Parts: sequence; C-alpha cells; structure tokens
Amino acid sequence: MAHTSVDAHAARVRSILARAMATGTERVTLGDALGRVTASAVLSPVDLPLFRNSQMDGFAVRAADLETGETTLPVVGEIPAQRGTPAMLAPHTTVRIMTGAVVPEGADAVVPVEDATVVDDVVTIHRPRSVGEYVRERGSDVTAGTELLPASLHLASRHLAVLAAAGISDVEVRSRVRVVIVTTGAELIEPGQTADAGQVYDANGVALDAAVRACGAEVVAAIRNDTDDADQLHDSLVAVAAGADIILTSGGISMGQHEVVRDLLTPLGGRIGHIAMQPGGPQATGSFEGVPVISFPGNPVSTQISFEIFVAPLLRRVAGLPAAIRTSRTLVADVASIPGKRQFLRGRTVEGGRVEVVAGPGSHLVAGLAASDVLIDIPESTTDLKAGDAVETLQL
Ligand SMILES: Nc1nc2c(c(=O)[nH]1)N[C@H]1C(S)=C(S)[C@@H](COP(=O)(O)OP(=O)(O)OC[C@H]3O[C@@H](n4cnc5c(N)ncnc54)[C@H](O)[C@@H]3O)O[C@H]1N2
Ligand code: MOO
Repeated sequence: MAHTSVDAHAARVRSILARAMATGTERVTLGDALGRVTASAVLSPVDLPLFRNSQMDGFAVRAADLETGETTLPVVGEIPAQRGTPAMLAPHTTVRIMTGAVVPEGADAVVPVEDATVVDDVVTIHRPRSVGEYVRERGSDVTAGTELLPASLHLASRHLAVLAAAGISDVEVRSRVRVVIVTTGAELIEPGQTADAGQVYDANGVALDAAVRACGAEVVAAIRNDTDDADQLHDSLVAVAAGADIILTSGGISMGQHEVVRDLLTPLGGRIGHIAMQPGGPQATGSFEGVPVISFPGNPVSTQISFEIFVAPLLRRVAGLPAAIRTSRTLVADVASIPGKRQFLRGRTVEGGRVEVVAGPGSHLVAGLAASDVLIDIPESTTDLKAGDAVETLQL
C-alpha cells in the first residue's frame, strides 16, 4: 500500500465492507425503535383521531339550538374522556364534555366552559356558535390506509408517537451492522485503574464503541488484547466472529517487533502497509473467518480519524444518518503540511466562517482532537497555506 491514496484506500474499504452493509430487516418494539431506520413505509391501520372528540372542556351543543343569540339549555349529563359511546344529544339540551371525550351524536359543536355561565343545571350561552367549532373530526389527521411514515426514515420520538397513537406496537426496521471492536497493546489498561510505569489507558476502545454506535451500528463484542500474542487474539476472535459483520481493530500494525494484528492477519492474507495520510499512515485490511477486518493504527488520534474517514461514512449511510458536513472555510493563520500526505489537521471554527488549527500534527495529541470541532482536509500536493486561504473542513 506504499503510495495508496486516501481515496483509493477508502474505495478498498468500501468494497471489502459492501456485503456487511447489505443488512436485512427485523421487527422491534417501539421501546427499542428509537434511532432505527424504517425498512418499509408504515401505513395507518386506523383513522386519527380514532373518533370525533372534543377539543375543549365545555358543553356539547347543537349549533342550530343557539342561532337566536343568547340561549339557555338544561345540562342533562356529563361525558368524560373514557371508554364507551355516549347517548345521543336530545334537541335543546346540552351535556358537559371533557377534552378528548366522544362528541355524542346529535351534537355538532362544543362551547368552552369559559364562554358559558352555569347556574345549577342550566347553562347560558351568550352567542351563536358555528357547526364544527371545537370538534376534532375522526380522520382529520390521518385516514386509514394512508402512509404514516416513509421507508428509510431515521426514527425519532415524534415518529414513535404517531405509531403508538395509531395502535402500532412494533415496526420493521433495517438490521444494524454488527461490529466487533478490538484494541491491542500489552501497555493497555482500563480507565479507572492506577497506571504503572509504561501503562496506557485504553482510549480507543471507548472511542470506537461510541463512534460505532453514533453511526447507528451495534457493538456486539469488545476485546482488549493486552498481550502481544496473536494466538490469543485469534482465540478471542473465534468466539465472537460468527455474530459479527465487521471487525475493527486498533494498534499492532506498524513496523515493531510485537505487532499482534499484523501477525494475526498476515498468514490470513491480510494487507498491511502505509497510505498517504497523516495521521493514519499505517492501515490494514483482512478477513477473519469470512468477516472483513479493518485495522487502524493505535495512536488515538489516528484510530479516531481513520474510523471517521474510512468506516463512518458507510455506517451512516446504511443507518439512514446524514453524511458528515463538509464546508469550505478560510484559515486564521498560515499552515504548513507534509508533502505527499493528505493531512487531517484538528481545527476549531471561529466567527466569520474561519477555522484555526488547535493542535500539532502528532497523532498522540488526544486532547487536541477533543478541542477540535472539524478536521481540516489538506490535499497531498499542498504544502503551504496562508492565512485567508480556503480549506475544506469536515464536521466532527
Ligand atoms: N519504524 C516505524 N515506526 C512507526 C511507524 C513507521 O512507519 N515506522 N509508523 C508510526 C505511526 S505513523 C503510527 S500511527 C504508529 C502505529 O502503530 P501501531 O498501529 O502498531 O500502534 P501501536 O504501536 O500499538 O500504538 C501506537 C501508540 O498508540 C498507543 N495506543 C495503542 N492503542 C491504544 C489505545 N487503545 N488507547 C490509547 N492509546 C493506544 C500506544 O500506546 C502507542 O503509543 O506506529 C508508528 N511507528
Ligand atoms: O500515521 Mo500515524 O497515524 O501519524 O501516528
């Protein structure tokens, strides 16, 4: 992969992952449906509202009874919002009615309590009312058989609400891409423990887990291989590969003596090498028991940016999520870039559509990445940029 460009590597990853992205569908309950993507359009089984009901707490009336101006009517009953069909409203009478309650046959308008004067069981209504006033007609929102939600919709709370309102308890969604995350390095320990000399907290496990889930995919297993033993990594992967669509790894692919991912993938026909990218120079691809493996370099900034450039766009597309936003901005200060490498510098947007570099190019500068809100994408051939020059930025 010596002179492989970022675009060529991205195309390679896309082709390796093509089959993993062709997910099936599954039915989930509404409680599990938030953030999922509809597999097909959902039609309404019912009219909404389900029945003609009152929009106000008030009195159900016949508009024709009020035509003469101020009218006095006997209150002959009460209709709460509850199960059941109320009796027909007799002419020249009224019933108390609550918001959401069935409007009785015979009534065609509701007078809100604040527009009426009640003395004992007699109500005075001070002016004529029009037919349909404060009455919510059956089917005025949705009619049975029409589309409630389209296919390929990323489900938010408002979508779940309309399904529930129509009496639907589960929905057919696209299956999520199932991802195994592997972090490697004998130096790695769990955050929260005390780090001895030479030990490093595993930041990539947390970062990849969150990034994968933010892209709408599912993390089915997370392995921290804290030995340099490729056989042990092999055994850990055997246990989880059958339930995975993709294996993502971090670390162990460079030029050292103990490169556990390289040692695992090489005998399996994996491709390990360098591409023209910084950070993220070392990259590898392979296959483990038929599951595609995409391997990122271990430096935390390299891992996170590699995921964002090569895998996140594919996962977002299959999950119905929008692509990361690319915007042209102008540089606050001069920037130098390494010739022959596509650089993704950490940037922070400032007022006036400008962007400033917030960290050096070192791929261990994890706080610098945390301080950024965009990546500044500098082409391979560009080496010197001046304040005020336009650059392309990728929103994080
Ligand atoms: N002789 C050469 N050495 C290196 C080269 C090279 O071309 N020739 N490339 C350098 C570049 S660039 C990178 S990037 C790294 C990639 O190496 P690996 O993928 O083998 O990663 P490791 O050596 O395992 O780790 C690198 C670095 O990152 C830290 N790390 C690893 N995993 C995690 C984690 N889960 N959480 C936090 N930090 C992690 C690790 O401690 C190392 O400091 O190789 C260069 N070397
Ligand atoms: O290419 Mo490496 O990923 O810069 O540290």
